[in-house]
Amino acid sequence: MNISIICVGKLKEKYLKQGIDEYAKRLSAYAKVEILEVLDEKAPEELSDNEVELVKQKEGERILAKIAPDAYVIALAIDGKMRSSEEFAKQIDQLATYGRSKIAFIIGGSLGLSKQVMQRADEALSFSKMTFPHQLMRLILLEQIYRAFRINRGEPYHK
Ligand SMILES: C[S@@+](CC[C@H](N)C(=O)[O-])C[C@H]1O[C@@H](n2cnc3c(N)ncnc32)[C@H](O)[C@@H]1O
Repeated sequence: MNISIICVGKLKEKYLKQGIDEYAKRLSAYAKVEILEVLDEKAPEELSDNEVELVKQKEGERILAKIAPDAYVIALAIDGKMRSSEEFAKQIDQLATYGRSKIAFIIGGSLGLSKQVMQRADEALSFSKMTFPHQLMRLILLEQIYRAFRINRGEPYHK
């Protein structure tokens, strides 16, 4: 299985980088994983609604350019569908069974994802109603993908 995680901006925090590298290494036993970073759009703190849309659109174009045409796209979004870890594991297993071996997960920048990216997505996945920083989201997502493979293989994992 080929898994791409497409995210906005360069990872800055060392402690997150260490965690992400660790889970990427663990996951490499189960799947080919690549983390693709796209440039974030520099923007001031105060933005009008139009300016917010413009930032999301520009970042969105860069994200769309990274998605393989045959990838099953899962966009991470607060208002997306919530799943248990077991349901998520089953979904990954089913995608593989039906020949969808390329999955692209998309994590938005600090302002979120553009309409165009959401339209390309096959589904929107929520990790809760809370807002997580996008860089931390990478680590949480990698851990859940790793957990999913462990569940699917019937291997022990911390409950
Ligand atoms: C700081 S959040 C963006 C917040 C923005 N106001 C929004 O509503 O999308 C950055 C990115 O992290 C991801 N994210 C943050 N919290 C999430 C959650 N609870 N579930 C799923 N994705 C989340 C999403 O991809 C989001 O675009």
